[in-house]
Amino acid sequence: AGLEAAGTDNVLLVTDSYKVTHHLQYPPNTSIVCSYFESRGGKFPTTVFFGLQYILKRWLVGQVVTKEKIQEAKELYELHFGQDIFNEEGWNYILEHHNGYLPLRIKAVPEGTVLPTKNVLFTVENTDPKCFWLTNYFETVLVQAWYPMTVATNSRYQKEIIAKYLHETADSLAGLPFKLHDFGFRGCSSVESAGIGGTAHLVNFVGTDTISALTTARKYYGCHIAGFSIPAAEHSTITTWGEHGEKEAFRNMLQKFPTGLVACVSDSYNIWHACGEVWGEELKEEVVSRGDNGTLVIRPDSGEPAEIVVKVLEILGEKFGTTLNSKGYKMLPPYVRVIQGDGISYESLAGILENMKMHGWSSDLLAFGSGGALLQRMDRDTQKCAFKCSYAVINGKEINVFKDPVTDRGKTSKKGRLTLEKQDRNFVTVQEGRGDPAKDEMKVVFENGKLLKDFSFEEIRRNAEIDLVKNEN
Ligand SMILES: O=C1OCCC/C1=C\Nc1ccccc1
Repeated sequence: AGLEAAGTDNVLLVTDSYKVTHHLQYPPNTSIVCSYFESRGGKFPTTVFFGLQYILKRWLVGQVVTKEKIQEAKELYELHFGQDIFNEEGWNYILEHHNGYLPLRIKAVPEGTVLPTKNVLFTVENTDPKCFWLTNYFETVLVQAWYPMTVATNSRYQKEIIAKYLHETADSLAGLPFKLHDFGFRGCSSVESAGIGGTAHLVNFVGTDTISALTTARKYYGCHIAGFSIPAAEHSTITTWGEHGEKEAFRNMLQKFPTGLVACVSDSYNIWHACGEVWGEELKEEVVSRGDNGTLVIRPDSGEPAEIVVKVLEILGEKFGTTLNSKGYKMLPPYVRVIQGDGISYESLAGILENMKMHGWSSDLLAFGSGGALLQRMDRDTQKCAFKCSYAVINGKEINVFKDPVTDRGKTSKKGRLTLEKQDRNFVTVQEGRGDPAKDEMKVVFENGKLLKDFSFEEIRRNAEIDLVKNEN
């Protein structure tokens, strides 16, 4: 244990093989290469920009070029290409003239900003004319921002759906931050990915079981505690009591966690029996006696979610009684709630909440857990994230660089020096150097190895807040 996640800490190795040969492919006397990152569109029309700071701190900030790393890269690439094409001179130049700090400037829209797709999100340029080849060397690791961005975006769209139903059927939206709980750790491709994606979800919510998100948010976003959870059962802690021991298993949960919230997965054998006869009759007194200072959260975990949730609520309403809230929707007593952690995704959420509403139930009664759909069921194409060169200086002459494939106009790239500006509160990307740098919403976050802006998690959460008024209708 203790080995680095990617099998390396050598940033010279954190790139695509073909990029190791690109310093030989630019025109002679190229002095500047400037590239940008954008979401070209995709599933959601707006995107939450999040996660660049992690990549900068993890890989690019500080004296990341050393003699040893150059030597290691030289040896590996000799083996990998079977020929000497490694840019040893270029890397030694960085070591000797920049003391191992990367001569790059990165400007980015503030973390947490929500803006329409097809806008420039960050730009990268070399600050030393000898290092023109460096700009795109780090495309590979910088484009991995697609993942935290897409998780934060998908999670935020779910927050808007839940907010809408709370506004329609609940007394308040106070519970919103806890309404979508991260169940996704095990479904992620790695502990590191879970930390990154889990943190991205916590931009919008505070409920999580992905502990690597807590440590990632603390280490990379200075957030002392970014998320919360509660005592909860899993099937093994119920089924080890035997099929006829479920009541004892449930009673044990109430006794071991006498106050606060406690969640019990209740579908091991028969969810209807568990809710009606066990929670609703045999253990009813122990549930009711928790009163205001203890809430049992019943967790179904199978069946068609929209139907299961309403049927569970009907049984619980029958056993524990209901009241009507200020919006005229049914509520259960404060000591019993439901969490649905199976089959939850952006696509399934509204159907569940709509079915509850149609049957007169307040959305306040239900929380959701989401795993694979929250942290893993997405790729770089979900939001069409791309990194392209838009500007270069060659022989001292400025060139607006672009691609415009006749075979896919959707892949046309932006030209020239770019700024992100606001016109009547709308974001606009100004191209070909026609923008006003003084109006650029993108700020320098990285320059010559130094992090110039360290976003706090509360600042990011504030930037990404949903518009509650808009979710009223
Ligand atoms: O089922 C699960 O699978 C994956 C990991 C978490 C998890 C459940 N946790 C939980 C937390 C708070 C309230 C209820 C459940």
